[in-house]
Amino acid sequence: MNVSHNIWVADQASYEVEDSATRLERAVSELRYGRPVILEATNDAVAALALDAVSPAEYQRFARAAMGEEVLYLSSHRASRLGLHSTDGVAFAGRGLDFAAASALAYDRDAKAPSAWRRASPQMKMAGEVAQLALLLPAMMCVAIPRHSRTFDACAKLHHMDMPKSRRLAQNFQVVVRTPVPLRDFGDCKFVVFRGGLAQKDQVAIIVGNPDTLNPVPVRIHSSCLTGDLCGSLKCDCGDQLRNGLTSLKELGGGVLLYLDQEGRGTGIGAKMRAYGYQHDGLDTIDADAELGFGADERKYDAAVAMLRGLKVYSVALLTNNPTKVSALLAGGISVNGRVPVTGRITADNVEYLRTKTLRAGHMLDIEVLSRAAKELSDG
Ligand SMILES: Nc1nc2c(ncn2[C@@H]2O[C@H](COP(=O)(O)OP(=O)(O)OP(=O)(O)O)[C@@H](O)[C@H]2O)c(=O)[nH]1
Ligand SMILES: [Zn+2]
Repeated sequence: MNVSHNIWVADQASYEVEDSATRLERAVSELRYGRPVILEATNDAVAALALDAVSPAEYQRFARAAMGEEVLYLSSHRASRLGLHSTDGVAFAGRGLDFAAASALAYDRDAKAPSAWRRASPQMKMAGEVAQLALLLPAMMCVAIPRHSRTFDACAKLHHMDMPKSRRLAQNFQVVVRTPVPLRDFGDCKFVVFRGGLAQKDQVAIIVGNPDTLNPVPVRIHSSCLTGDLCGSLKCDCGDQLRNGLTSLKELGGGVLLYLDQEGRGTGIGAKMRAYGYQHDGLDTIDADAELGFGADERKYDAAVAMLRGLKVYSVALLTNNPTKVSALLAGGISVNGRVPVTGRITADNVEYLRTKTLRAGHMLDIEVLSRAAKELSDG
């Protein structure tokens, strides 16, 4: 098995490891460790540091290296929560912003934006995208590197074409292992572990029974939810959907559940828990994510498409209420020959979450039922 698609023997003596995906994965890792990375374009270069991954001392060190020329980049989603509108995101002068002030501007609810700001450059926007791949908030300290400066020479470098070039590897997955696991409520299942994508993560397909791949296969694509799936959190419907989905696959004569490592709609457990803090203050899930700089749904489904292909499943009946999952499979060349709704219990804690999914994210849930339930729950 060869899962190291980006490392190959260039000659007898050495490994060649310099390619777009390798540079991207190194940059992701560097940001997580609180080190700056360089984003190179044809004529200029920017050094970027993830605010979410540094201490005040590291922040100061970057500001000193940038000689006061640094800016704070915030995504378009965060900008609009601050009342500023720019599809590329915004940049504020870093001079005079200490760590606490920059952090407040990046994700505090009641922050006020300075009146002076400019539209972010493509490199700043890309820096935010790299931070998101690193499961960090897209809030970056950035500085243009003067032409002859050697200050940031030791930092990992990323070319502006590395991101688009790497995307094609997002569907590069290989099977690591396939093994039977009997499940108490769902009978004989097989777990198939795939490895790959941009971050070489392991993703799991659970095959329930013996699905017939000559006909549309019942498939549930489920994004991980540690709080709901594992701990029975009442704030969402994920745990119920996971179990009800597996039950439906069994009742439908067999099918596949893809369990995707996409906590918090792709933002990661840290951001999701931060967003919960804002939800406790009354924001809905989408606005809470936007406060942190994220869009309504940051998930990608390249892994799902690759895993279905790897299992030779080209035609599915999809168990979901989420139209984005249907369109993502269609875009990936998988036929969707039917949709089966998957629901969970409506509780006082999750009813607003479900209403937001329906009203703001277009999920195909019955809004009448939800509104009635919300009223009954509030009437006691
Ligand atoms: N950011 C954020 N993510 C959440 C919140 N509650 C649940 N999630 C995440 O939402 C995702 C839900 O996944 P799914 O149940 O597969 O997807 P869905 O979009 O509800 O679509 P279907 O269940 O297929 O109808 C998981 O990644 C959860 O971790 C929340 O309050 N904020
Ligand atoms: Zn959940």
